[in-house]
Amino acid sequence: MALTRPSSNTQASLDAQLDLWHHTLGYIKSMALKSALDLRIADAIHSNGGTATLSQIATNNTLHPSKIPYLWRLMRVLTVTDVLRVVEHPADGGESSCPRSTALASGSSTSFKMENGHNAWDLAGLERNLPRSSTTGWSRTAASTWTSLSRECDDVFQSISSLMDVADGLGGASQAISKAFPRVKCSVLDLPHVVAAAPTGTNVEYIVGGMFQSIPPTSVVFLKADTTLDMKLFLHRCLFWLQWVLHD
Ligand SMILES: C[S@@+](CC[C@H](N)C(=O)[O-])C[C@H]1O[C@@H](n2cnc3c(N)ncnc32)[C@H](O)[C@@H]1O
Repeated sequence: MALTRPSSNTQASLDAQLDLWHHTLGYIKSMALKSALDLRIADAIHSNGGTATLSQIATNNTLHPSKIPYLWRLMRVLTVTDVLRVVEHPADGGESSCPRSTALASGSSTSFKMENGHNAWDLAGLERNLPRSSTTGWSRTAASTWTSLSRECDDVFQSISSLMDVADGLGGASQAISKAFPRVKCSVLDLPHVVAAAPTGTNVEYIVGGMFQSIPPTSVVFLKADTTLDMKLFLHRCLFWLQWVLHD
């Protein structure tokens, strides 16, 4: 696979996209700092001699055991933003992008679910006005980025025949890829209320489904920016399906 350097127009568009993401998600660092203070993470590290593993930090806290994967997410934000430094790689994952300390201390749910009674995607299916605004927001981001990127990653898309874009909302990425590579059969798998609002009359097929239940046959499964979903659970399911396919 050969990747070329993006042209200056593409680079400017990608830089602008990156800038937008930084503005949109800028609040996460302050939320993470507040959680670190509430959970006395610095004290836990200090009392362990200046470095601490995830489980050492968890035992120093009132953390419910089911929330250790979320603590990993929090620690990742703190290290990516240079608040803390990684000495060893932790080996765990989780679902929420930046859970708050109240949710970490309880055994029941993420902070979003604690406040709203549902996770963000289930709520989007129940609230009439939410689905359109949330799905079109994601979709616009994806379309502009993917129009640029698909042009640059020619080799990657030339070599595949079908692509299942899992949990991509209105499928901005698939729309761009399908236009640039009409030979690739692009499909989007998402929840019923999202597929109901999907564009019609394009070459992209929209399929109603749950990514944790099953993925229709495809040569490539395409996932991006799905940080709010439980990727660990999804990858476990994929391994299970793979074993099942190989066994048959
Ligand atoms: C973070 S957004 C979209 C991210 C998108 N991949 C992107 O890059 O812009 C998450 C999407 O996952 C969908 N989703 C949530 N749970 C799902 C599930 N169990 N199966 C399939 N799609 C799901 C939501 O409806 C939403 O469209």
